[in-house]
Amino acid sequence: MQTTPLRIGTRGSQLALAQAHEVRARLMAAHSLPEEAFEIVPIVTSGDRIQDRPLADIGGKGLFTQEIEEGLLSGSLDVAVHSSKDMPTVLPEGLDLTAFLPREDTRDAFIGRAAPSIEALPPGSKVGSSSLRRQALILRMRPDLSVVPFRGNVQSRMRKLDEGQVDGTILANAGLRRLGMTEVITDLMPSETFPPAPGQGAICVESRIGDPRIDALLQPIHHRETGLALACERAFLAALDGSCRTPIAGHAVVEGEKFHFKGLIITPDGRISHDIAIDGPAADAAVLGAKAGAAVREKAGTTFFESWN
Ligand SMILES: NCc1[nH]cc(CCC(=O)O)c1CC(=O)O
Repeated sequence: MQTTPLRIGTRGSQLALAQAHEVRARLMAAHSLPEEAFEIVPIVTSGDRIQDRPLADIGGKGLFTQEIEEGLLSGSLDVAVHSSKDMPTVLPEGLDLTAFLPREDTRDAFIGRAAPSIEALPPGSKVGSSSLRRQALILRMRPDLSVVPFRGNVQSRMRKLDEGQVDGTILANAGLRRLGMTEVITDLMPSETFPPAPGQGAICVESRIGDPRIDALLQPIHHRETGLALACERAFLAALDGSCRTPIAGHAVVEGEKFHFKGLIITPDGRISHDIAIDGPAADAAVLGAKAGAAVREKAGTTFFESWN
């Protein structure tokens, strides 16, 4: 057994720390190791420092992982824990998502003040969300609502709701569950009408490719079905977008040797959408995810992507 603790890199938010603690707990249980065998290392990323502009404008998802990935590559970290939803489809050379924990619920949750659900909001109400996918899906349901930018951690968002800055907001059920905050939820959005982002609800572990010691450590905590579902969803995303400027939903469910996937792209105003559903053998999840992405791209045509970018 190693003598120095295994260093687990993570962002410093409460949600990120909860995720890192969950990975540590699973590693401790899988290897009968004490807590001291692991060190959780919180890292402030560029994305955490820049709070006032939309993600897509400041350089996209990579800003939330850059400093952590530098730590993996330099050897100052052994593994990194992330929300899969936040991970770019292209990772730095030498790194990969090497383990996925069993997935949490993938649905979005509505937290309403003026009303308990999107449907019941008074005309013209304000919903806070900086997610293009959530904005588009909200406007598809209720074109009369206004969606306003809303960033920050869960606690600061709750304060803005209490202050009446917005009438409601949407957060991932998975994150609220991990924070023990599900009591704030006033409605759960059905996946059929409000499909989740690719990766939503899945915690992943990133590590150096070809590090047998780390691979052996992670192998027992890896959840096969979640890994295959994520391979499909990430391939779908990669085939459609790298910019974070296209609202994209995608959700794969793997059951034994079979899987099912539903994907959607939608204009930010919610008016035009193109969707796809596919079934297939679980082993083909990644290939079929890429195929689904190409098929949706074809259906939409280039004008779809040019209509607002
Ligand atoms: N971009 C922030 C982010 N990344 C992952 C989650 C939720 C947890 C998850 O999907 O696993 C959240 C917050 C949210 O969307 O409410």
